[in-house]
Amino acid sequence: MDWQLSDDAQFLSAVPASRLVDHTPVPTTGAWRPGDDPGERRFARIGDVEVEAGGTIRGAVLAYETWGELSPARDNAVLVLHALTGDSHVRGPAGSGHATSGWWEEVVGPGLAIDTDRFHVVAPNMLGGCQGSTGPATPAPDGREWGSRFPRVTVRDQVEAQRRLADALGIERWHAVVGGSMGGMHALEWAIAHPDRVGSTALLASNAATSADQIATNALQIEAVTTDPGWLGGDFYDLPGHAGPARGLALARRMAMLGYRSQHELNERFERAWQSSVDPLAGGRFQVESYLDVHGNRFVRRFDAGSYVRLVDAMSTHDVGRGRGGVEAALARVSSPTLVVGISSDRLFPVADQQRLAAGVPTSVSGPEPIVLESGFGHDGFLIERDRVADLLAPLLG
Ligand SMILES: CC(=O)SCCNC(=O)CCNC(=O)[C@H](O)C(C)(C)COP(=O)(O)OP(=O)(O)OC[C@H]1O[C@@H](n2cnc3c(N)ncnc32)[C@H](O)[C@@H]1OP(=O)(O)O
Ligand SMILES: N[C@@H](CCO)C(=O)O
Repeated sequence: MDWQLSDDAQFLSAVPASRLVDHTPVPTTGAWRPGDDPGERRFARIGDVEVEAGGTIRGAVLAYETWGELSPARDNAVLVLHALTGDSHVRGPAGSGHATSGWWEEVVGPGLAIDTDRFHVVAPNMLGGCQGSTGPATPAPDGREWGSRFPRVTVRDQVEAQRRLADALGIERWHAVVGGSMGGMHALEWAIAHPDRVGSTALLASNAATSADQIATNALQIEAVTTDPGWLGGDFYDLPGHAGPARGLALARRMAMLGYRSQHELNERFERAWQSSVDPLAGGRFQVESYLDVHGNRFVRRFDAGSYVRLVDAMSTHDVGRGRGGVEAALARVSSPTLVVGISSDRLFPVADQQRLAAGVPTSVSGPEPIVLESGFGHDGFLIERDRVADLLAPLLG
């Protein structure tokens, strides 16, 4: 059956690709000051970033949000790192002007596990992203979007950008660094590359080195985007009437959703149900197809295809052992108490990945085995089972 265009996707043809990303002008940035609005997005100029694979991102900027007061000793800061297509909007506090709620409302906030009455929470949007940080859709110094000129970035480059943000904010040492999925890759890289700057670490549904199985699914998604005729080699921005590789990006998201949710959940939730009264054999659709369409189409409206390709590629090249004598040698460098959590039904980052982490990190708080969250929601469990994730994080944060 042909790909179904929902009303959402038809609307897209009228939206120039560059409008899908955030081009908020960059205001002057300084360290946090008492009275700064919680949850107000701010921007740090982090200078020219020379990336591992070669190339320089000139005049890079990281967008970030903060909640809670930074103590006079600057020793209560917690770094919260988002996953592949997340952003800095961890929560949407009353009075901040945000219409939408954040992705970890039940985890970060007053009196919650990451208690904003006690901690100063910093959440950046990763380098290469499209929610305020410099990425392919951002204008380069010459005023044109970076597009295909935006270099390949790695998890290490992204952590280097975060290190510069920490310096800009005057935070010498994080009380904790917390991340899920790709955010967990960043958290682990912090603990390995900057052990003296990390008080404790939480790695949720993450890994030490991306496996062949994960690289394979990433490669197919990149191919789905870059073989869309609208990709134009990555230089599809601001062309009149051109929506960019919307169909390829939606297809990539639909593929990705299969890894984010478990077989059991999809089977239980949708069974073989039809989306309408029309039998799929007679041209109707199964409910699960409609579900994937909705998520694919929605995604295209909020995410830049150029960023997607660069960030998925960054996940594929993730290997903490590169140049460090292998994964186990790198994990042995971690010296902060580290919480390793896997999700029982995760088919994308299976529990074996977290077993390798827990076995290799000498300071794993659960010893050589990870904590396994029994959940049917699959990989996205760390975004869905928020109360249970909060219960696991609370002891680590003290
Ligand atoms: C740290 C970070 O990564 S932050 C970024 C994470 N966020 C994202 O990835 C955004 C995309 N969203 C998601 O992936 C998910 O919504 C999650 C993981 C955040 C939460 O999952 P859930 O609450 O279980 O949402 P779920 O995947 O079931 O989707 C629900 C939507 O599917 C729709 N849906 C369900 N069945 C169907 C169907 N048969 N046909 C069409 N749509 C359907 C529902 O109507 C609902 O839409 P609504 O949001 O307008 O109410
Ligand atoms: N739903 C998450 C899963 C990746 O870990 C995201 O898109 O960021």
